[in-house]
Amino acid sequence: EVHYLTIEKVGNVPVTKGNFQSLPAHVQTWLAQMIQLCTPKAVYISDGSQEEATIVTKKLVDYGQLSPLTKYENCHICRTDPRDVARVESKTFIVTNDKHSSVPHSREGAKCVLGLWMSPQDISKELDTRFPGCMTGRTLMVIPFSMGPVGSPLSKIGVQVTDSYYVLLSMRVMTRVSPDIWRHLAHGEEFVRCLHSVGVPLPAAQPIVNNWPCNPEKTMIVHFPDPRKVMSFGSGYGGNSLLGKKCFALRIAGRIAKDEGWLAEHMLIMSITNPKGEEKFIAAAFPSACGKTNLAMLTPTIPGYTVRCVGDDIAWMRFDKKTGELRAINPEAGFFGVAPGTNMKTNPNAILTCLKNSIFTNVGETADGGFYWEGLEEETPAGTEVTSWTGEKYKLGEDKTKKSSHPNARFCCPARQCPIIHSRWEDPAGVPISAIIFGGRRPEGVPLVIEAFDWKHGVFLASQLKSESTAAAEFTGKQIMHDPFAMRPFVGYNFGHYIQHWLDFEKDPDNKLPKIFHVNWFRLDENNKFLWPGYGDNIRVLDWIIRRVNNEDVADVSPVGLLPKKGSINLDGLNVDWDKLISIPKDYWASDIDETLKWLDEQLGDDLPQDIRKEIQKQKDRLSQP
Ligand SMILES: O=C(O)CSc1cccnc1C(=O)O
Ligand SMILES: [Mn+2]
Repeated sequence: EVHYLTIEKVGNVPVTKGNFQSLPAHVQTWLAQMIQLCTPKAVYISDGSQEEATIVTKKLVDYGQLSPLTKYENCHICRTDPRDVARVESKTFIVTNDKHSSVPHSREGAKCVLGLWMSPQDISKELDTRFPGCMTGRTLMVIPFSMGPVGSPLSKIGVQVTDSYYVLLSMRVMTRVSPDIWRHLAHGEEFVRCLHSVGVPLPAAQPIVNNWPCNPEKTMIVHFPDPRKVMSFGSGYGGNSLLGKKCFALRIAGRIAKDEGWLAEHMLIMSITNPKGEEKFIAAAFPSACGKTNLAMLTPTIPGYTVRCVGDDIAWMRFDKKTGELRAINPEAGFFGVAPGTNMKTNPNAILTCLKNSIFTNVGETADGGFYWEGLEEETPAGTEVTSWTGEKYKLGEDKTKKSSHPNARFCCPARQCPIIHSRWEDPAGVPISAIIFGGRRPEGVPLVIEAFDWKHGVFLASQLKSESTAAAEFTGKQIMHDPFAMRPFVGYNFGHYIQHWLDFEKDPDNKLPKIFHVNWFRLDENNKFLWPGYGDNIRVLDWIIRRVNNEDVADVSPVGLLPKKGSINLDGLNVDWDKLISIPKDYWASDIDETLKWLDEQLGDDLPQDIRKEIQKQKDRLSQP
């Protein structure tokens, strides 16, 4: 008697793993549409297991897209096609019927940088030249994932379809992938539909560089907030392809949060316990590559303080209906951090998190099977042979112009491995936020820390956030760029409506509104030297912030907000010029507030909330006082 293995099929496409028929009916319907559209050679339903990851990793090592970093346990390195190395804002679109649901009424002639809208009609024409048949010769993988602990009332579920094994492995680190997800969809519950393809049907029309299939000329990342859908084509990298991160957890979730009355923010979540044993949680928003991961995993330089990490990039926050507290979860399960600059001084906890089960992309590799990037000079013997992200071999110290890693090179590591991960980092109820911090790289004129006078003023401080540009964005060179709420590239709907959404939380008297602060670790003196040591010494500012949360009398009024009283921040052991660090050059601020109003008015037009215009006027009036 011969037992034929019954291969399940969807249409005429074999299902090589998992049981398609057992999936929730509405998921089957959507998947059948995706299979018909993308015409893969097979369907593979991921279960997120370690066994699966081991098999898929071996497949990628055999193919040559990953190679093991033999110095560590289960770590791998990947080099992309040099054309596919970062988020592509200029190809990232929001699609709604009404344009101004997605983008604000920018002033005539102003180039809107708060999102790109395309009409459903126009986007369909573009997508119709991309997705049909895009997975020919490839396997369509189905990834069921939860943003947030599976089953938490604060979590949301997505299903990602992709033809990239790299994405499957990375999503398993960055999100919770589990067959349990299907149970939570058993009654037709909503899920975010994420379709991703590297855009290289086989046989490939172009040579594939570094075994990294991609289609840069036709890359498009498209969001449909109303049906909670994302379609990403042509890029295999980071924010373009791990759709649970920026696309879902910020842009789509931001729209859901607007509809449901909560917040999806580009923020770290951490806790600080002071020498008295009092623990407070804070959330902090800094633009990309401005040090969120370093702050979230900070090693205090003064005794008696303990820092714990909940998350380093995204926070979902809602005011608890019973207690009025602002509760936050980190919807992610891993860290996808900027590698260059991370070392045992700037962020030892990040390094220690990466020593197993991690994927490194576009970093250098040492001859003895380790990772290397700029910033690890002290941890790596001079003369060590390194292979750069472009495949160039050289000896460290030989030639200062050689770069081992791309500036946006990333580590991708499980959050649970972080030595200081908080014991409540997966608490389904989230953690209570006492303070919200906004910050950026401001080399001139901006004091170390400012406390907002009140909620409206705090929302204004967030709206006027600016920062010297960095590697994560497409911009090059050192310019002071506006990045309101550190969300400029990530808001999924009209930014004016987003600011109003923040302002509206004040209307509910039960909401215990956290204090809002603005920090600047990056002020320079006249010799272009940093005035503040930063890194572990930032604990001194966090301590002041917490004492202000406890309403200690350690702040003075200034025209731009409340500033620390001289001597109220612990400077023991430091040699800082306090007056320079905290000064407010009136003429700098007078021109800064004018520039802020000009930019906000040009970008948002009549969508700029009146309360923000009023805050700007109040700041101008305060600055004009003698
Ligand atoms: O360039 C990419 O695709 C990565 S962008 C990124 C990744 C992790 C956390 N934050 C960011 C960001 O750009 O904010
Ligand atoms: Mn980020």
